[in-house]
Amino acid sequence: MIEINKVTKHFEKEQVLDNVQMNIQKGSIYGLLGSNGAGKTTLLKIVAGIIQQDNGEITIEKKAVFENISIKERMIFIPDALYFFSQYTVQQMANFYRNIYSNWNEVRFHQMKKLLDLDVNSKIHRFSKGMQRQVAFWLALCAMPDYLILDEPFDGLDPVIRKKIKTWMIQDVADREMTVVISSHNLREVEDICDSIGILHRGKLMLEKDLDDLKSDIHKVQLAFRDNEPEDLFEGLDVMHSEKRGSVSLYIIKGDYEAIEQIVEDYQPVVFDILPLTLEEIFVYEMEGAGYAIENILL
Ligand SMILES: Nc1ncnc2c1ncn2[C@@H]1O[C@H](COP(=O)(O)OP(=O)(O)OP(=O)(O)O)[C@@H](O)[C@H]1O
Repeated sequence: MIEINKVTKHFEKEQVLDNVQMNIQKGSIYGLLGSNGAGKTTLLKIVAGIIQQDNGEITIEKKAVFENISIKERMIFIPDALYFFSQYTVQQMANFYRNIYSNWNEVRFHQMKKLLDLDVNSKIHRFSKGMQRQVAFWLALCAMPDYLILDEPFDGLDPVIRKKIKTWMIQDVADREMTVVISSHNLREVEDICDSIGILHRGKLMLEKDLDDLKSDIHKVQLAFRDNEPEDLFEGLDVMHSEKRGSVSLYIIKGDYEAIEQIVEDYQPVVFDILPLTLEEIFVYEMEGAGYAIENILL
C-alpha cells in the first residue's frame, strides 16, 4: 500500500502540493486526475522518490520511499518526457535494466520482442516518439516491478499497441498484485482501467474514491412536468449543477438513487430519467464545483 500523509511541496514561493492525503491499495490501479498545473507530476515524482516533499510522509509498505533502495528496486517510474542514455540500443538498455532490477524477466523480454516488432539493435533515440514509449513499457514490464508509476503513459501509442500494453499491465495487476498509479487527462482510458481515482486541483486533493462508488453516488436527472416545475424540488440534496434544455430540466445530483426517485415520483413528471455519468462528466462537474471554469479544462 502507498500511503501519502499530509504531503506539502513548494517550488520557491509557489505551493504546489497542499496537505495531500491519499491511500493507494496494493494490487490496484489508481488514476490521478486534475487540471493543468495541479501538481500531479510533482506528486508522482515524490511517490517515486525522485524529489522530496517539504512536509508530510510518503510510505510504501510502511517504509519511507526517498533514498530507499530496496523499494526503488521494485518500482518503475515512466515520466511523460522519456529519458534513455544517448547512443544506447534497446539491447544495451535491457542489459542495464537486467543489472539493476533483480526480478528482471528475460523470457518475457523475448516474448514481448516478438509482439512489439522493434529491432533490439537499433539506437533508441532514432525511434519515433511512440516507439520510444513502447521501449519504455517493454523494459518496465520486464523489470517485473511491484509498483509502476506512470505520468501520461499512453500518449503517442497507436491503438493496437495501447491495448496490448494495457492488457499486459492489467494481467500483472491480477497475477502478482502489481500496484499502478497513472496520471492522465484521458478520462475514458482512466475509466476503463482504474479501480479508484483521486482528483487534484491547485495542489489540494478534492476527491478520492473507488470508481464504482463514485459512479453510483452521482446521477444525471432529466425531468419535465406537464405544468410548472415544483419549486425547490431537490432542496436538501446536493445539486452540483442544474440547467434547462427547452422543456426538460437537467440536474446533476450527488446522493442516493432512491432518495432522488422518491422525491420526483410524488410530482408525477412526464419525463423522468436517472442516468449514470461518465467519469469525464463527473470530473467536469467536480471541477465546476471547485470554481474551475469548464471551458478551461482540456479533455
Ligand atoms: N522544477 C520545478 N521548479 C519550479 N516549479 C515547478 C517545477 N516543477 C513543477 N513546477 C510547478 O509546479 C506546479 C505543478 O506542476 P506539475 O507538473 O506537478 O503539474 P501537473 O498537474 O502534472 O500539470 P499538467 O497536467 O499540466 O502536466 C506548476 O505550477 C509548475 O509550474
